[in-house]
Amino acid sequence: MTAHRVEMRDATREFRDGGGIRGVTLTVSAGEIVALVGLNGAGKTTLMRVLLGMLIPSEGSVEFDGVRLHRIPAAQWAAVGHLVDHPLIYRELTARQNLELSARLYWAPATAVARSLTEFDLSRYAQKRARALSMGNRQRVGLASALQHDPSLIVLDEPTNSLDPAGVILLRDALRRRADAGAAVLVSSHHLDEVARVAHRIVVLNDGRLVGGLDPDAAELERAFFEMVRLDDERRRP
Ligand SMILES: Nc1ncnc2c1ncn2[C@@H]1O[C@H](COP(=O)(O)OP(=O)(O)OP(=O)(O)O)[C@@H](O)[C@H]1O
Repeated sequence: MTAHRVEMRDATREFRDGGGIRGVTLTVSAGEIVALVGLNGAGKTTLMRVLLGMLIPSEGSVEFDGVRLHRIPAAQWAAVGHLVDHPLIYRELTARQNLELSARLYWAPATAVARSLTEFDLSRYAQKRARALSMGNRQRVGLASALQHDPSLIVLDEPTNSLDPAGVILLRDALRRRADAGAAVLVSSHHLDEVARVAHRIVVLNDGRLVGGLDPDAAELERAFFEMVRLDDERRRP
């Protein structure tokens, strides 16, 4: 796996109503799992969409291995795996057909589909149409699609949404394996305890700005998070 790093500098993308992100600087390096946490509306999804080029920053820049995002050759996108918003799934196709399609899109080897069905414990649903799957199993298919080509940059927005505890563990192992092999991973979550089990670093986003980091091994993580957010809110209050 070729090691990649993604770097966001002073990125700003505000919306008319005042939401968005402001002046965010963040680097995710090869081999590390960074968790992005923040309250509802803090800007996590917006940050990820800017990082992936789905939204153009109004200020600042995003670089992939030192190259500005819009200059990256199409082939390099095959090294990216992402799931932001909803899993990209065709409801009329079976789980296996969905995986075969995304394997072709991302130039994954022919063996990838069988491997990812096993990795996300989906083999028994392989022939089932996506529309007939439970939400959690659809999420598993979405995650398998995003990861089966072994991307070296992984961006997942609240990936444990609708997963059962077994799915959470499968995902955690899948991310660890890939980071150990050199992937750079950015994952957002509301569940601090859960991300603390997998992340090397936790960064806190509040009202569109990065306001600090948390040590995943620290005790009382939730308390530290709320304190950081409270202090930031207080600091900005007129
Ligand atoms: N397309 C858009 N147009 C206008 N405002 C938007 C748009 N997308 C997001 N926002 C606003 O930007 C802010 C950040 O939203 P975002 O979805 O990035 O937050 P989030 O941290 O992912 O929240 P959640 O945890 O609820 O998913 C919110 O105030 C939201 O209403």
